[in-house]
Amino acid sequence: MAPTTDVDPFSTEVLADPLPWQSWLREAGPLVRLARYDAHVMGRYDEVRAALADWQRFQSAAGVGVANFLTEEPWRPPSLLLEADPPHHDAPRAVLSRILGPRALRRLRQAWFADAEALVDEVVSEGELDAVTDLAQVFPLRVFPDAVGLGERGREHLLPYGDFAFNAFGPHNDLVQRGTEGIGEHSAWVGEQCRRESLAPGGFGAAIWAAADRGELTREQAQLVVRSLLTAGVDTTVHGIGAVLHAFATNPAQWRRLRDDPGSARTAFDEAVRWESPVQTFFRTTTEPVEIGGERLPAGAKVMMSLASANRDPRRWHRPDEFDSSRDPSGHLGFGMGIHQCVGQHIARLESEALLTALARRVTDIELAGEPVRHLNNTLRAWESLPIRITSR
Ligand code: HEM
Ligand SMILES: O=C(O)c1ccc(C2CC2)cc1
Repeated sequence: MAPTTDVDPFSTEVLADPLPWQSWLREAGPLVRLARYDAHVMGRYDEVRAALADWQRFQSAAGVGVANFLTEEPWRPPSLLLEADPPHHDAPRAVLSRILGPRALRRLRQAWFADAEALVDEVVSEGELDAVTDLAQVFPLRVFPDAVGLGERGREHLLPYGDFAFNAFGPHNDLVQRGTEGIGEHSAWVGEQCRRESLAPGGFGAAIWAAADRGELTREQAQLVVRSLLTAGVDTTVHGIGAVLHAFATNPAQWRRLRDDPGSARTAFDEAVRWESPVQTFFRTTTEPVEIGGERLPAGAKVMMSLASANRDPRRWHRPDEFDSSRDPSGHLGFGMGIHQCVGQHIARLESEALLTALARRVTDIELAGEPVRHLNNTLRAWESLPIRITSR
């Protein structure tokens, strides 16, 4: 029988500092029953990785949050990627994989590196700044909406829309309740941006609609695939960049290592995604009876996958609680694993590489200049504020 816990993984206490809970979870066993939710949870690397790779027995179509779409109405029409399984998942995934693939990255690289240089030139003379509001939020919101092909107006809806979406994977707690007032307006703006007429030629959005013109997607699918980009593509990179900047500000020797070897920026970002896991958890639902760690789960069982706990499992990682930019972080679960593994991960890596490279060229030292403040979310691990002091060349 799997151990049972009365801990609420979505409580303020756990969201503010999830590490003790994750450590307990890993030691309690391969599978633990969550008494507060009709669900189980996995926190060890091998079991989480195996379940993520096993889409046939651990489906996403019933929703990847607490809510079971087979019995509850989702807050918005389900995603055609995140909340779908093959065969329905296939075409939207194939379209987005190609659009966000190597050709797009080559096209964007030079412009994004130049944009990052310009932003760093703007802020670096400040000496003291907030790495979240002056860098981690500014750079993705400067480059990603342009790459999608959005107009200039209303971009302030993007972060709160994504924040609500990530909260909505959790229970209807205060975090969801507080977002409910504004989500109607944010959703209306996002929905408008998904229309063909709203999207500039040459962007990711127009490319999705061109796929519909070729018959690879229906018009309804095209709108929802654009919505996927706007939901998944902003808050994640903001908090991923916040994580890597916090990691370097609290590990000065590793900043010096990056300065000496700017080419290590990409690996450092992946190590920060492993260490912090900006996306902490996702659920799956069993499609048949499944046995895990001697416990038999029936079909239709909700199982939480703690990516964050798996990313710090000492069974898989040497000194897992250390941010070590010299380690090989490959195999981390911060971008997921299997058929749903993040289709935008290379976009995220390019955004981070551009900003870190520009900073490494100009900033000799980076350190905390005040107490960082957490931004709580049911799914995201994030900073609200990250005061830093930088010394520039
Ligand atoms: C640091 C940044 C990011 C992190 C940590 C992250 C994390 C993840 C994770 C963990 C998944 C798997 C979800 C699951 O298995 O249920 C995922 C899927 C996805 N991500 Fe990312 N992501 C990031 C950036 C992006 C960006 C920039 C985009 C868009 C350009 C994006 C678009 C998507 C989409 C559409 C999916 C669903 C893929 C599918 O179900 O086939 N993500 N992401
Ligand atoms: O397709 C979507 O709407 C979508 C929403 C959120 C994500 C999280 C995992 C980054 C991914 C996809």
